[in-house]
Amino acid sequence: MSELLTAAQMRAIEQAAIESDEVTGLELMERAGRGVVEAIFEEWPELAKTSHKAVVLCGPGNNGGDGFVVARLLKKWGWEVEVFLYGDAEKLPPDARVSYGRWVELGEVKPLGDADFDIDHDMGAKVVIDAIFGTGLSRPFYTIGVVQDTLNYYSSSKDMPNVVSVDIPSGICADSGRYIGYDDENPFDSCVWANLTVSFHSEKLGHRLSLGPIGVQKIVVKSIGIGRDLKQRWEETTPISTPDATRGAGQVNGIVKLVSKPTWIGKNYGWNKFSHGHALILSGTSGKGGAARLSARGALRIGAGLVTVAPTPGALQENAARLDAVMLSPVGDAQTLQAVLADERFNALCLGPGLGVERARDLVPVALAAKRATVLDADALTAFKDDPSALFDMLHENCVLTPHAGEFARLFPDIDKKLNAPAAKGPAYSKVDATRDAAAQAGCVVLFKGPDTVIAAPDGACSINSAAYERSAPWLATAGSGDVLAGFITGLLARGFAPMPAAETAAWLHVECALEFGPGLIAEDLPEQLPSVFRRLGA
Ligand SMILES: NC(=O)C1=CN([C@@H]2O[C@H](COP(=O)(O)OP(=O)(O)OC[C@H]3O[C@@H](n4cnc5c(N)ncnc54)[C@H](OP(=O)(O)O)[C@@H]3O)[C@@H](O)[C@H]2O)[C@@H](O)CC1
Ligand SMILES: Nc1ncnc2c1ncn2[C@@H]1O[C@H](COP(=O)(O)OP(=O)(O)O)[C@@H](O)[C@H]1O
Ligand SMILES: [K+]
Repeated sequence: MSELLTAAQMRAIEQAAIESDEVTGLELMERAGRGVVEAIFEEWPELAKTSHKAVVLCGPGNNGGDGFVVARLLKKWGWEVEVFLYGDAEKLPPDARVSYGRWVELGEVKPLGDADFDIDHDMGAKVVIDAIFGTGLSRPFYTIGVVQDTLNYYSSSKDMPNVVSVDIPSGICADSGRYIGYDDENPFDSCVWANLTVSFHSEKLGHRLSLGPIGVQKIVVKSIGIGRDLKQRWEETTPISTPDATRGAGQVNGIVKLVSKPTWIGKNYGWNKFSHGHALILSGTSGKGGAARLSARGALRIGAGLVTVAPTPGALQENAARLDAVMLSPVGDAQTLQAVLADERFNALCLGPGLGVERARDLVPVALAAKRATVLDADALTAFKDDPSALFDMLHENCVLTPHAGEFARLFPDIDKKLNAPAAKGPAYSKVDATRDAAAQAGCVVLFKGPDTVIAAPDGACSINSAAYERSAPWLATAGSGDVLAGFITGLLARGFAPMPAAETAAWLHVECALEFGPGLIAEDLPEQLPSVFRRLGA
């Protein structure tokens, strides 16, 4: 798993490096600028062969400072470089001011405003560098909307200059991926859309969350020589409760991880099916069983030793006609469920898919009282929309809630309101903040679905399963795919995974299955991809 940083965490790491006298801020700026030029030539090798023209747009902070370094390096490479500055050179922070001065020895700096930028022509440039705002974006910028619109026209048009954003496209909040100032009535005030974004040391949360990936398009991270040992020293010396350095939580250093290939899959030869757990998937009435059957298939394929579906007695026939390897046990009411759960071998439960809201209200309390590892999804979440705290009171640490955005809003209305309020200033409240707050409120793991699925535990541990860039799988947004995910998590819980790794691993495999199949996928296809995904992983 790689780590994703907030702007404050990145600043703290940079500060620790500077204070250790290992490197100066100016040297880091030089390395950042060099990294951008390297990334440009790696992305478009033909540009390194002969000289071209670049336009560099610099802003009032250190992101602008990086821009001046890029301008100087490209000029030295023989390029024609036109540089603009948004703001006052006299007010640049010290390192950016020095970089500005070094550029001024080579060329002029024009003021950057809407009037100075001509939307109708491309200035003959091959590349336009967006170094207007980086991690320090603190408020909306409305005054250069035409500049931003021009860049978006370039990046989305063939035969126009490529737009390269330094660190993060200007306008995106590095902590939340939200567009600062964006609101539905003024969609113009969004962000720069890049063709390539070059960041430093580590990805930031905003590269993965919310609308961030739409602006970023492609992310390359360049080292600026800040070693892991330094980061460790920073972690040791940064009080974990410092809100500035660890926004959103006071735990696990507030660091968010990007979910990647699981180290487990494991071959437990010599074990029998009972040692791989027995998952019980509660189902609904006749005609509503498809969702739970999808969950059951997912749980079985991911490796639960046995899976039983528990529909209403009236739906037994229908399910019997559709299930083979999955077993059946009718559950008509709460009392029957209690009796079924007397069998301790049912070690993981899944309630929600196709369950029916009324039935969920009856069965969820019994299921939670049994203290088994439990996934609550869909109707099992919606059932408590009028009194979420009644649900929170029953939840225990072996639970996983898997809401999509609508279900999240029903269970956590106050958090949802914060998350959906227009992002008026940076850093904005993020999906990571929201999921951590929800996990703390619920007292169990919450997996908040989407292309940027965020998984958080009550202790603040948090990770993002990102279906962006090379893992983009928009065809996963298909009816029933969430039911399969609930089944995957339940299957891993049955196998003995703790809730957090079960949710992380299942979410990662879910996207792998979607990528394995490709467009045209329907939910039924997802569990069927697991064998080849496992084979590829060497499991
Ligand atoms: N950290 C590191 O390790 C390294 C960082 N590096 C680079 O530094 C970048 C971060 O630099 P940064 O902190 O100076 O922030 P940046 O985004 O340039 O702008 C802040 C300025 O903009 C202003 N401002 C904000 N919003 C505004 C608005 N809407 N309209 C107008 N003004 C607005 C804001 O004003 P203020 O909010 O203070 O009033 C402030 O003056 C980072 O992204 C990376 O590129 C690298 O060099 C290598 C190592
Ligand atoms: N654009 C997308 N890219 C990748 N995954 C997505 C995208 N949109 C939705 N998903 C995933 O698809 C699943 C949809 O689940 P859900 O909304 O519960 O649907 P359903 O109730 O139909 O099963 C979730 O795992 C979610 O993370
Ligand atoms: K930028």
